[in-house]
Amino acid sequence: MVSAAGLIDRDGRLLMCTRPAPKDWAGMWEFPGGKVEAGERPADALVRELKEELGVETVDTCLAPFSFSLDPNQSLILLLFLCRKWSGTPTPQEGQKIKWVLPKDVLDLDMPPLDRPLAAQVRDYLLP
Ligand SMILES: Nc1nc2c([nH]c(=O)n2[C@H]2C[C@H](O)[C@@H](COP(=O)(O)OP(=O)(O)OP(=O)(O)O)O2)c(=O)[nH]1
Repeated sequence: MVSAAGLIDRDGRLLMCTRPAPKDWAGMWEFPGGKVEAGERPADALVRELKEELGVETVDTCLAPFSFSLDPNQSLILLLFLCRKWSGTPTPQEGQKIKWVLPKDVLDLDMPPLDRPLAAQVRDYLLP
């Protein structure tokens, strides 16, 4: 299971990150996050990953469950939370690129297959 975050800034933009090499889907744009470790709660995993990957701090009550995506074997579950409150400025900690993207532009990015339906849902949710 993987937890990921749609970080939304005050202008309604989404933070997207590239996957660094040599990870799978390297160079593609994803939601920040990572694998949930054994015994870890999904929201706690995401709080940990956001600190490790971007140097931002948040708490589980600021992570709103939004949607999920499954691979064809249903062996990977990608949980997407939305988050509007954190402290610190997102800064790449693992060599990834980051950018703030307007919802209308998010599907223009090259992203892993599980992310596309989630990105479409977030776009539709955020667009006026
Ligand atoms: N974090 C994240 N992973 C995603 C997304 N979309 C997607 O298919 N994945 C997949 C890629 C990986 O197979 C898995 C998560 O792996 P990861 O490499 O980000 O997790 P991690 O940081 O805990 O990995 P690790 O290097 O410690 O093993 O989920 C996404 O938007 N965000």
